[in-house]
Amino acid sequence: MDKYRRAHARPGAAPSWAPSTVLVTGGAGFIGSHACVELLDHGYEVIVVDDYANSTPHVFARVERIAGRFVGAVYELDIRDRRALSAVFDRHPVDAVMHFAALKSVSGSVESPVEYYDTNVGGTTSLLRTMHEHGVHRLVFSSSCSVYGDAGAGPLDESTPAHPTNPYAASKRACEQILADVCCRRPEYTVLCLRYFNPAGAHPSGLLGEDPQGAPDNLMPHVAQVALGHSKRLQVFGGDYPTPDGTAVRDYIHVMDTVEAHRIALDHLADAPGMHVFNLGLGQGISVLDVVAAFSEASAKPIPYEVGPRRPGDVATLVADASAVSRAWGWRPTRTLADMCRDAWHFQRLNPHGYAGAERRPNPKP
Ligand SMILES: NC(=O)c1ccc[n+]([C@@H]2O[C@H](COP(=O)([O-])OP(=O)(O)OC[C@H]3O[C@@H](n4cnc5c(N)ncnc54)[C@H](O)[C@@H]3O)[C@@H](O)[C@H]2O)c1
Ligand SMILES: O=c1ccn([C@@H]2O[C@H](COP(=O)(O)OP(=O)(O)O[C@H]3O[C@H](CO)[C@@H](O)[C@H](O)[C@H]3O)[C@@H](O)[C@H]2O)c(=O)[nH]1
Repeated sequence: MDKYRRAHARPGAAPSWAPSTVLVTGGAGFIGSHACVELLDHGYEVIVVDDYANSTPHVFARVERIAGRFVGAVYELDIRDRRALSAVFDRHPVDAVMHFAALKSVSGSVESPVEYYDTNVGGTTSLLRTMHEHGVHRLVFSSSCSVYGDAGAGPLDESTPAHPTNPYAASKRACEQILADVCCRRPEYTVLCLRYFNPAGAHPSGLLGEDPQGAPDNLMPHVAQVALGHSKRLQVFGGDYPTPDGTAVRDYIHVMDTVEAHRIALDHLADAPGMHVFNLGLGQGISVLDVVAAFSEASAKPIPYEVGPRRPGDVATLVADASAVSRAWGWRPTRTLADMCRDAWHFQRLNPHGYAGAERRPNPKP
């Protein structure tokens, strides 16, 4: 173990296995880029693969500036390209994988279901085959609370039956099933499947945040665009849900808490083989209008909005019972909705046009 991980080792624990090199798929994206910072900050060697379907390579200059260290290597590739992916595993001694790469828009998946299954399920099977060929058996998988579907007002624990209501959620559920089947058949695998509720916010430095390609799909970056004056008003998708104010309720969790959980997950990849599923959320139901009010307060800007029809594939409420992860790892998220709005606004104000214009780093070909 190097000096970083020695400093963060659990007291009394002498793990027989500790990852040193972590492959981050989708590491240029919103959560993946924050995970890179978290990993670099804790001494890990980080290798990234991303095809920039929803991101740009500009992000890595920011990641490295915050961490004060370099990402080990960045490869521009589609994870479904097994030959290219295999070359990355040939070149680097990967100990564990954090698998973020996927398409994530609920409405996009309703419009293009095949694309979503192809990328999310096909990408995961390609990764698993490549990991298998290279003897890599430890994975942290980005799943989603959307697998629960319309399961009621919650809070939902991990035993809640999965009933996805859109192709995106179904593709995540399919990946979970594949991972469970692999773990069942092969005792050398450990998979930590993290079902995030709604990650939001940004790195507190203001250097790193959410910079999707095209118009943002998620609520908070959209609200930030309105606060900036780039959009006239927010379209609220549905005001007739069975919720206190009629707008949809989600459980927002700060992206820094989300990636902290991923880093801590690495310490638990040797605890027990098999697949282990954990919710990541604050356990607080927050409506679209609650987000509007909190962001307006954080930015001191009005957020005009109009209530329109529901968005296809959406559900009324998704709130976590996130106690299992606290019991298992002694960890819980600490940042509030106000923190998420403050940090997202800080990033948007400093980067009104995202990362565009930042220095481009060359991508080695695998
Ligand atoms: N953001 C959320 O609210 C949320 C909630 C639950 C789960 N998740 C999951 O977390 C993960 C990360 O989400 P995010 O918000 O950072 O999304 P994101 O779109 O910002 O990041 C995903 C990254 O994966 C890359 N990618 C997509 N397809 C690829 C492919 N075929 N090959 C290589 N790279 C590819 C994209 O370019 C992007 O950089 C996703 O798996 C998503 O489904 C996100
Ligand atoms: O302009 C907007 C954008 C969103 N919403 C609503 O805000 C809520 C949250 O939307 P969004 O931020 O898009 O989150 P989800 O639809 O919950 O989907 C995100 O969160 C899921 C987990 O809940 C992840 O799995 C998905 O990948 C991720 O896109 C939903 O009710 C939307 O209808 C609006 O009203 N107006």
